[in-house]
Amino acid sequence: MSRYVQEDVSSEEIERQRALYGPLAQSVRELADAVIRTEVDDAEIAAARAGIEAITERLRERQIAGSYGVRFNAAGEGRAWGNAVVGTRNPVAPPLKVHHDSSGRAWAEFHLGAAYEGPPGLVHGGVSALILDQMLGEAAGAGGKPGMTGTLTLRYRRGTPLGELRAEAHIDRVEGVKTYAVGHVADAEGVTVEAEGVFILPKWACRALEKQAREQQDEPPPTRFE
Ligand SMILES: CCCCCCCCCC(=O)SCCNC(=O)CCNC(=O)[C@H](O)C(C)(C)COP(=O)(O)OP(=O)(O)OC[C@H]1O[C@@H](n2cnc3c(N)ncnc32)[C@H](O)[C@@H]1OP(=O)(O)O
Repeated sequence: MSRYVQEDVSSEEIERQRALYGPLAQSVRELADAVIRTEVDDAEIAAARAGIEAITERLRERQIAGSYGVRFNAAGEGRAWGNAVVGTRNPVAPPLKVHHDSSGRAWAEFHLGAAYEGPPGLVHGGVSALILDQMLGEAAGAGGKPGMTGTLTLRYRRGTPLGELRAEAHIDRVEGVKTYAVGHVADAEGVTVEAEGVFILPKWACRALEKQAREQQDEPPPTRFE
């Protein structure tokens, strides 16, 4: 089953849901941080666990089948709310709020806390790769050519400290269905990780976009999600 879902929901309803689920996911992020760092006594841990399990059971009473997917409404607004980097409803996502411009630039300022640790006090290298994969993909999408990551190459120049960070990406060049993007993560002292990657509009998506463009005549399909 495709996880690209067309839904008949208004912008107002999307905002209502964002205001409801965004803070829920944020509370769970706080919970993850608290679980890593708590020093309360054993009985408190046992009581907290029972409380958390009860809440999980309540939320499981009614669930969608499978993952959230990417949902579009008739206005072409896309919601990737389960996405591991930007997902509004995903407590695993930091989440990044990515800014774009139409020239294919994307940037975000964000905070990574204890849940993203690799080496002591430093961001896990896989987490940096996760973030840069998304950022380079966002740049490709901002330039009008969204795609799947074909190859992503990273250079870890120095450790990335946990805390306040910035990521940037832009399109280097476009060759047909392939968009080459570059980017980096930086702390206050400068760049810590550099990335380059190629994002490929898959054959199946080319066909789907051509069909959609024919149906919508000159109106371009959505190329950006939040
Ligand atoms: C606005 C959106 C914002 C969202 C950003 C999201 C960012 C996150 C993105 C991801 O995490 S995506 C998930 C990780 N990636 C994957 O799971 C991709 C898995 N691989 C595939 O689905 C296909 O292999 C792929 C779409 C990459 C290519 O399949 P196709 O059948 O469409 O391509 P094809 O084999 O016809 O090759 C087209 C061109 O791409 C080249 N190519 C194919 N695979 C490649 C590869 N892996 N690396 C580099 N180049 C590759 C291939 O050589 C060829 O070049 P030429 O046209 O010059 O001959």
